[in-house]
This record gives sequence, C-alpha cells and structure tokens, in this order.
Amino acid sequence: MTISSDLEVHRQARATLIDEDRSLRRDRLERASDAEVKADHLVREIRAAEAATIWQQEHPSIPHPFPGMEFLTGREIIVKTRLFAILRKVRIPGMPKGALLHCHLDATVNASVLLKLALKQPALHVRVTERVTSSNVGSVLPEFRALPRNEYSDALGLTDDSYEPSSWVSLTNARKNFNSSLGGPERFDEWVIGAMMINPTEAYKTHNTIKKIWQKFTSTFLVSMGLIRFAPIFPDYIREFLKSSIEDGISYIEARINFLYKHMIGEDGKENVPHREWLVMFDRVLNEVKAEMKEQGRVGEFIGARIIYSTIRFITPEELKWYLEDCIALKKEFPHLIAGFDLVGDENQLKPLIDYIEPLLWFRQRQKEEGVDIPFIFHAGETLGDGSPADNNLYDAILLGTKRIGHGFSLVKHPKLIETCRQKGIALEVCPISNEILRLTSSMPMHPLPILLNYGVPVALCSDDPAVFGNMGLTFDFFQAGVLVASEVTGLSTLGQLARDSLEYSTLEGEEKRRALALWESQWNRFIAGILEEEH
Ligand SMILES: O=c1[nH]cnc2c1ncn2[C@@H]1O[C@H](CO)[C@@H](O)[C@H]1O
Repeated sequence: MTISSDLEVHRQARATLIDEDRSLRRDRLERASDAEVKADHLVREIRAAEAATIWQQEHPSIPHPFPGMEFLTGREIIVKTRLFAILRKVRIPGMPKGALLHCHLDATVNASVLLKLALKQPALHVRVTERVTSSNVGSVLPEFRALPRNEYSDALGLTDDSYEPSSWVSLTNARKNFNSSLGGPERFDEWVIGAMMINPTEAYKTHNTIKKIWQKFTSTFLVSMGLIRFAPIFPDYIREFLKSSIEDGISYIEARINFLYKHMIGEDGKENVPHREWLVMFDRVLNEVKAEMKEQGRVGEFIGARIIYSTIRFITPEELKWYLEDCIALKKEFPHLIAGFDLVGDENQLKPLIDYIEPLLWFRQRQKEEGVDIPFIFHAGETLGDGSPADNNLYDAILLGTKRIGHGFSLVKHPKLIETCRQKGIALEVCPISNEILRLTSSMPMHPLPILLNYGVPVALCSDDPAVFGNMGLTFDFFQAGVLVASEVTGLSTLGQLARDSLEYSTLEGEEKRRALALWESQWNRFIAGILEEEH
C-alpha cells in the first residue's frame, strides 16, 4: 500500500465517522435553503467579529467580558451588539421566535411596568415589618395587598417616625412620602423594583449558591404576587405580557399559571375571585389582543396562548387532589385554554414527584372518566444532582408520560433517558438564562444545551421568569443560546430549529399547528431575506 492510498482511506473513514457522529443532530444544515446557508455564514462572521471586538474591549464595570458570560453583567454589552439587533426587531423583521413554552405568568411583565399598573389602583397598600431607613432599605421587603374601601389607610408613609411596623400605607402615600434623604419617590420605585428582580451582586456575590439564590428568587414572587393577584390589575397584566411577547416575535404561548391561592382579591378588596374567573379574564384579554392584531393586519404574528395549570410542590398529596379536580373542571369549561398540568417550585428543596405518585396516577384515571385529556408537562431535573430526588424526578416524569420536560438540566447524565426523549419526542424546555442566574451553570459555554441538541433531543428555548431575570421576550435567550451553541458545525439554522421545534412540540394540533408552522416558515424566510439585504 502506498502512502497516498492510506491517506485516501483515512480521509474517507474520517468523513464517514464525522457524518455518523453528526447524524443525530437536530440542526443539520443540509435541510437549509441556499439563502439560509448564506445568512448563516453572515451571522457567524458577525458573531466572530464581535467576539474579537466589542467583547474584547475594556468596559469600566466589566473586568473580563466574553460572549456567553454571566447575563446580568454582560447584558449591557449584549444590547449593543449587531447580533442582538438582528435577533430583536430593531431592524424589521426580527427573528420569529416561535412559541414560548416555559414561563411563569407571575414573572412575565417588566417590574417597572407592573409598578405603574399598581400605582393606578387606590386600593393597593403596602407594609413592612420595620420602618424603612437608609440602613435597611436594601434588605427589608415590601408586602402589597388590595384592601376593602373601609380599611383604606391615611398613614403618611413607610419612612416616617410615626410608622407602626406591619401597618398598611396606601401605595400612593408610601411612594409620595418616601423620605427624600433616602432618595424620595424615585428611590421608592427602585426599592420595589429591586425586590422583584435579581441583581448581579445577589447572583454572583451575596447569594452565589443554588440554595441562597433560590431564597432571593422566591422572595421576588412574594412581593409581586401582592400586586398581580388583584382582579382590576390581572387583565392589564396579561395584556402587557401578550403584547410585549408579540413585539419580540413570539407567536404562541403556553404559560404556567400558579393556582396555589384558591382566590384572587376582587375589586372590593375581598378575597373572592375563583379560578374560573381568572380564566374568563385571560380569555377576554386574549380575544381582545387577537382582535387588535387583526385590525392592524398582523393576524399571522399571533396564534394564541394557553395555560399550564400549576401548583407548588409543597402541598400535601391530599391537597393535590383538590387541585387536580379543579384542573379537570377548568379543562371542561375552557378546553381551549388548559394545555397541561405541572408542579413548580425549587426541586432541590421541595417534594419530589414520587411523593405525589398516587394522586398523579389517579388523575389519569379521573381524566378517562371525565373524557378529558390534560397532558403532564412536568418540571424535572432542574438540578446539579445525579441520583438526587430532584434528578430522579426525570424518571417519574417520563414514566408518567410527560409531554415535555421543564428544564431537564440533569438529563445529560442519563443515556437511557436521552434516548427515550429522542425516540418518543419528549422535548426539553431549556431556559439558559434562568439556569445561569439560578447558579446551575456559571456561563453559557458550560451549559448542556449543545449536548442535548447533538444527541437529537428536541428543545424549545424559553425565558422562565423574564421579569425577575431581565430577559424580557426571547431575544436574550436566543442571543445566549446563539453563543452557547456557537459551533463550527451550525449557527443561525440551529436557532431556527429551536424556534421551529417550539411550535412542533407545543400542544397545538392538526390544522392549527400546520398553520402556526407555515406562518413561522414564511416569517423565517422574510427574516433570512432581511439579513441578506442588510448585512452583506
Ligand atoms: O425555574 C423554575 N423552577 C421551578 N419553579 C419555578 C421556576 N421559576 C418560577 N418557579 C415557581 O413558580 C412560582 C410562581 O408562579 C414560584 O413559586 C416559583 O418558585
């Protein structure tokens, strides 16, 4: 044998091996059109150029920037990049993101917008456990609540000497009279908004462990809940969520709503608005937004929204039965709105699915009796564990027939489960920014997303709790994913595949799904054409 024939044999074997190795990937470029391949190259060039320019420059407050770095620190660089402008609708049309399949409704509206909505409501009051001073303003948390008219307070404010701990002050007074030595009303806004978000110091310094950041994270929901769980605010909140999502290029939504509280506070300040009324409000706003889109000639940009019924995994198995019955009753009355069922909350601290196995199996039986179909769409494996209760949730979720898996961060440790997800088409709802801020990964290049994709597991990219993390819409997550799947093999078409799969693995069916995919496809083609026109 000559050297040159050895070489030829090696070359061929190499090409075959590479091809075999890549054969499972979900984002094979050969499916792409010529235009997409060109756009893909352009975007990769921009990404490489920006990695060598804007990400290499000195930034006064950012010591060692790099693409895919901690989101809360890198955010200010991200928004200056051309890549971000391409994905966001800065140049029309932006990237069509497909469906948002994993978000918690309580954390989907920008915190300052929520505060503005709240300030219009005279019934809303606020209290704290100790008078707010310059030394405790960083740690004391506001609690909000709408009160009945006869309990309205005329107390001056939270910073006055006369403030009695835990007494209610109207939101307007609390803001107006927030002591000027603390910074006045503007500081009040910052304080409230800061209590509803996670800041970089918390994520990367003071609360830099999974356990500690979850404590801060959980506290943000306690604060915002007092504002959202009020019937006069709820419809405006949903409208804002839907419209801001549409503006970011999201065409369909499956949002988790937390039904833990059995009632919302009504206009009269009493806790008397049951779950079905929440759905009536949701449906009304949904139809209004659709009508508005129609008027603007933008029907194709928004297919609709549904709800994944959720409660928190600290209730007892007995209590869960009540929620499961409630979910069935709502599904029967609003079949078009209820998309699935889930249990939420910190998997590392709260009850694993196996603790609820009896009621969950019973739920499937009850559905048959009632002639409804409510898929499980479980959170599972949002953990660094291996064989821990949170990690083991993956086994139970899959055995219970989960339609998708929320997070599934630890799935990559389980070869059999990866295969099952691939074969059965169980998609993962991957939330890269959430995972990083909640300390499962310290930067994007360490995230397991590319592993999942290369093993052929379908993935929908999601934002999880954008109001808390500051990743409103899906553009930031697509940006971070674009960096983390930054590979010599694929680029923009990977993002396209993620968006397409979000619709493919949604609970949309039949004609509705075909329409959603066809609309997405035409938006994608326009997006590609836009890149080719503007970026060469
Ligand atoms: O990433 C997550 N994993 C699990 N639970 C979550 C996540 N994000 C939010 N929640 C939970 O949803 C409820 C608000 O509706 C909160 O209890 C919060 O803990």
